[in-house]
Amino acid sequence: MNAPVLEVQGLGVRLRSDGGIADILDDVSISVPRGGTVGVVGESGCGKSTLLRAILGILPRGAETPRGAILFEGRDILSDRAASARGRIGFVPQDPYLSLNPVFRAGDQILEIMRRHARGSRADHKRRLVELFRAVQLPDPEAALRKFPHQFSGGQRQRLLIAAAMSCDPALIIADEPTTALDVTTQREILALLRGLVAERGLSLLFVTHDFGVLANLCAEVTVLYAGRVAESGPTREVLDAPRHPYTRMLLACHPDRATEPLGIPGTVPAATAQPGGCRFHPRCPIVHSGCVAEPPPLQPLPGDRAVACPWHAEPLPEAILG
Ligand SMILES: Nc1ncnc2c1ncn2[C@@H]1O[C@H](COP(=O)(O)OP(=O)(O)OP(=O)(O)O)[C@@H](O)[C@H]1O
Repeated sequence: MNAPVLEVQGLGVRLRSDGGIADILDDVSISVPRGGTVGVVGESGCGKSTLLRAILGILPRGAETPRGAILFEGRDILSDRAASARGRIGFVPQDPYLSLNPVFRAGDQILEIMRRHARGSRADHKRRLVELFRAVQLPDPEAALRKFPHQFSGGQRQRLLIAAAMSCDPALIIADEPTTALDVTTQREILALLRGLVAERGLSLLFVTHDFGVLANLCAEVTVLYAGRVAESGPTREVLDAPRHPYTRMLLACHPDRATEPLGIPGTVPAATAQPGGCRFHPRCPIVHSGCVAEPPPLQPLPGDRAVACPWHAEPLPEAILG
């Protein structure tokens, strides 16, 4: 197996908020192999964006110094404050409509990123940007340089942002649900583009999503987060075919492709200021046991590069879980 390009080791993130101390991430470990594609999945509020923010060094105000380590290309970027350490991480945000300043030409905004992160003159950067616009299949790449954000469609704006993420010659692309703001056809096109670029250029990808369909298409490995902890991880195909954690199983059963009726998991993700003791999923778990309330279950390795934080993982999960 390739050496990981990114290793998140025992990451803990807490921050002071109006509601008290928010315990957002606890002991989260994720590894992205060089050239590998890893998805992070979980309901809203499970800590996916906070994980990405910690990696990108943009945690909100009030955040305590995170616990654990984040190694990018072997350097601990949590303790290494040098901006250059994160220079080869490209970020594709969730909403292309909110991510470009409407009053500046889109090309100038990306050239400014390149001025800060890439070597070469402005003319070099322009040439490279036109190539990138071509690679992300923007029509008329030369003219695109001179346009303002409102002159692009939503899908084209997401292509611009993918070009921006590629402009720092990244080893790793981090994408935070980059297709949720787009219609279904455009979503497919953008995902196909991302998959093609990652494969052709040997990039690594860390991809946050709610959508198991997207996950199966794009990511070889998956980590399931629940209430700021890893519930389960492993090769995507195996996890989707035979989920071991009741949370993964229930989350999959809610997916529109699988659900026979509109289902949800009863209850809600706990607020980060009021995490339950023991297993954080225990108040919603159909196979809860007294032991689950007392102690947080450790993430136990399983054969086939899998791991699960549920003491019942060895048992076949009861069909009743499906509702
Ligand atoms: N600045 C903040 N102050 C207080 N609590 C916060 C802050 N940012 C996030 N949280 C809390 O941390 C938890 C995780 O939030 P986060 O946005 O990381 O989840 P998420 O899985 O990305 O959700 P979504 O899919 O909705 O984006 C939530 O309970 C959220 O309310």
